[in-house]
Formats: sequence, structure tokens, C-alpha cells
Amino acid sequence: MQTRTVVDRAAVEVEGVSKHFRLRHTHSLKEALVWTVQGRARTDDFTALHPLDLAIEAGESLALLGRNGSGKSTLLKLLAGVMAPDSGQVRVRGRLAGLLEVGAGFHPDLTGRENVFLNAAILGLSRAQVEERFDDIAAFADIGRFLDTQVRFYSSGMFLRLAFAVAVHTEPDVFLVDEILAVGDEAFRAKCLDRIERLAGEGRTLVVVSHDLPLVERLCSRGVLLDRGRLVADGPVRTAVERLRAAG
Ligand SMILES: Nc1ncnc2c1ncn2[C@@H]1O[C@H](COP(=O)(O)OP(=O)(O)OP(=O)(O)O)[C@@H](O)[C@H]1O
Repeated sequence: MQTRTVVDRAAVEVEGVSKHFRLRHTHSLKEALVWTVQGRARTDDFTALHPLDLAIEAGESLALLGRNGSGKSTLLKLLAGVMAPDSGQVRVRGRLAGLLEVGAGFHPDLTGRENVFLNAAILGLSRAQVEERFDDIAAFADIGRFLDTQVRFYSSGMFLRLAFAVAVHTEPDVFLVDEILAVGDEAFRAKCLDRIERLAGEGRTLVVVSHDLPLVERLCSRGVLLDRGRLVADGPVRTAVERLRAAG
């Protein structure tokens, strides 16, 4: 009989990952000079994430929870590979897609249509695959003739519509979603949530960052709670949500 450890099956593995930021206290040469003369440090190191380990199994739906500034988005960016950790490593198996920031991966001078091809290529689709799925992407985004407008003129909701439509049509193995659904209108949000539930139902791995606790309880089965950059709880989502609520 073949035995596999949890780590063998993990879709996402995070090992000893940490992230520091350098905070600059001065923003002009003059200010820098004054602070130096006063003997004050012009920069300060801030640890957004202390070394942490996390294994997410294929097909799991996990919520990253925590108060403002606890490190959720930083961890999500490290998983997405848009930011490099200062220590440790992140391994993701399969195709990764997600919505981290409105407009990320879009070129402002290109039209929506052109950006669909650009964005889908970044997410690993061939031109032929995008052509085949283009009508479905456009129908999902439902932004009408704005599809042929430069995206610099898009509202944040229109960006979200197109970005989400592309991301779900890449058939990702691992799907990352930040608070971002907040800018969509109610009907689109409902459509996105249905689609996210469908992705989860297909056995894809979900990692969701949200302060909308009823929503994460609906979408996720596992909750990971961060507090000031440290992983403080990991278990059933309801337990993590209760702990977060209790912490006020
Ligand atoms: N590029 C950066 N430079 C400096 N500090 C940063 C940077 N990005 C994040 N931080 C800091 O790291 C900490 C964690 O930020 P992060 O965005 O991960 O928190 P979060 O849990 O997602 O918060 P929120 O719920 O408010 O979105 C915060 O104190 C934030 O100010």
C-alpha cells in the first residue's frame, strides 16, 4: 500500500517563511539630514511575518484571518510569488491564479480585450486556449463595449470583473483571493462566490483573505489565524473565527 504524508500531498507548502519591511521615517534630503544630525535612525526594520510553516492540501479551502496589519495579505503575496520572502521557501504545485490587487497584471494602455490575452498569458494560457475561452471570459465579465476601451478608464469594479473572469477561466489548481471582491456590485459578487464555490467543489485549492467572517465560514473549512505576523491558530474555520471574534 502506498502511504503519503500530508506534505507529499500539499498543494502549497510554506517552510520557515518570514518577511521584514524597512520603514523609512524621512522622505526628503533635508529631513534625512535633520534626523541624522539629531542622531535618530532614519529607517526601522519591521517584521510583518515571523518565520512560519504551513501546508495546504490539494482541495482544501483555507481562510487567512486576523486583525488589520496581522500579515494576511503579505502571506498571500508570498504564496502568489509576487513578493519574495526574506527567509524560507514557498512551493506551489499546479497552476496558480488569484486576485490580489485590482488592476495587477493589466497594462493601462491596452484595451480590456488585449489585456485578457496578456493576463491569461501571464497566468500560463496559450493564445489558442485564450481564443477558445474568450467568449466565456467576456460573458462572465459582462462589461459590454468597455471591453474595447483602454483599461486606464475602467472603474475598480470593471477591473475586478475582467480580472476575475480571466482568473477563473485559467482553471487554476490553487486560487488565491484577497478582500478584492469588496469592490464588485452585489450581483457580480454573488456570481463570483458561486464560481469560487464551484472551484472548491471541483477539488481546487482555495486561499481566501477576508474580514467578512460569515463569508469565510461559508467558503472555507480551515481557518488560520495570524496575530502580529505570527500564526496563532490553525483548525476548523469556525474555531478560528470564534477565536478572532473573542479577541475583539
Ligand atoms: N510594502 C510594505 N512596506 C512596509 N510595510 C508594509 C508593506 N506591506 C505591508 N506592510 C506592513 O506589514 C504589516 C502587515 O500588512 P498586511 O497587509 O499583510 O496585513 P493584513 O493582515 O493583510 O491587514 P489588513 O487586514 O489591514 O488588510 C502591516 O503593518 C503593514 O503596514
